Amino acid sequence: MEARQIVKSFPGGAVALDHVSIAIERNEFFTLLGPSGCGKTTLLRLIAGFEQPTAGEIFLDGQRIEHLPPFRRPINTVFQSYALFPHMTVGQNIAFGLEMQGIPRAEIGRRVTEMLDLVKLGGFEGRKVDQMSGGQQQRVALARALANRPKVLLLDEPLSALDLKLRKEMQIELKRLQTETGITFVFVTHDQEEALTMSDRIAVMSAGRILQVGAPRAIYETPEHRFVADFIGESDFLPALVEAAGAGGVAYRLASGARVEGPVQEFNPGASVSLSTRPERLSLAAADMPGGLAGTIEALVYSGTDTTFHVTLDDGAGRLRVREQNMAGRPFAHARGDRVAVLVPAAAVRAFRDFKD
Ligand SMILES: Nc1ncnc2c1ncn2[C@@H]1O[C@H](COP(=O)(O)OP(=O)(O)OP(=O)(O)O)[C@@H](O)[C@H]1O
Repeated sequence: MEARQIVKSFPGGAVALDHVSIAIERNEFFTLLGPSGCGKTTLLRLIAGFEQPTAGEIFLDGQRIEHLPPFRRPINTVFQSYALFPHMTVGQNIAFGLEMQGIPRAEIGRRVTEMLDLVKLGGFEGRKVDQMSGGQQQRVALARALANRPKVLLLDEPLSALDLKLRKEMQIELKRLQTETGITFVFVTHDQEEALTMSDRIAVMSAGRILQVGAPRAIYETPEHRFVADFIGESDFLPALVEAAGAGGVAYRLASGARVEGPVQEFNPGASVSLSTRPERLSLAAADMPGGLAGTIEALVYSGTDTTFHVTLDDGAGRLRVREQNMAGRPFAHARGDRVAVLVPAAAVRAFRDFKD
């Protein structure tokens, strides 16, 4: 599935999509990730055919589809609200679309059983939908959407109505369904953890644009925009100047005069940048440790598996969070108010150009 240079503006002037292009592979679990209002749902609705693009083209298997009505596209959608018929049985809900297509009765019966087995609801065929839990209803909605074997399944925040535990279970379940059926899934979420754990690739969106497309690991480890570094996982930013840049890496100078080394990135000496680091990639050492950034622990947040130390660096260099795992039987080495050094390995540093516009 491919979208080329899609623009969508609404009456009144809101531009929901600003020249968006994506190419989604067959059998891929592809996620559109971004904050509320970035245009994810609009893009999904254009692919489904519920909206028309203002400009641009959409292709499926090389054929233009943007002029086709939704029911002529081999694409189904699962909504957050399930959109099931509450007074019908599970079986009737799944059979409904197949009947509309004129598929023979015996074949419909076979498919309903097959779909219920697929979503692990075998035996629930005669149950009324309104007598089922939220998680079960979501499985019925999935079974219904998969029953007519679409080429692409669109999923618009399908798990957001479920509680955390059920959501985690359904994340694994959805991934399994996608692998078993071989159908291309296009999944919309604003939950970055959900995107990282389920997707083959993620497109990160902001304000109607796609900022970066890549595998979860590439998005997390090598964000190409400050927004992406900030939105996915946790990042802290320090203002810095590029001192030297070469084949061996980049040397940065913080506001305090302290020096930090980072991996190779294309910068000119003198450039003003934001250095970003992730809490779990840093560590704490004794205050006089050479090469560390000296500072004071302002706060510490215990969360069971680990503890996050909020460190204010000396001489106005900024603030960093450092996360350390809590080892069994090992007491905290640091307390609030302690003087420490933050160790910043070069591989943990990524810098973004500061734009002054
Ligand atoms: N029918 C419409 N008329 C006017 N503006 C709209 C319409 N639908 C969406 N918009 C605007 O387009 C932008 C993108 O909306 P969209 O629903 O695609 O965002 P989203 O990323 O899916 O957000 P959310 O996660 O909150 O659903 C928003 O600014 C929204 O206000």
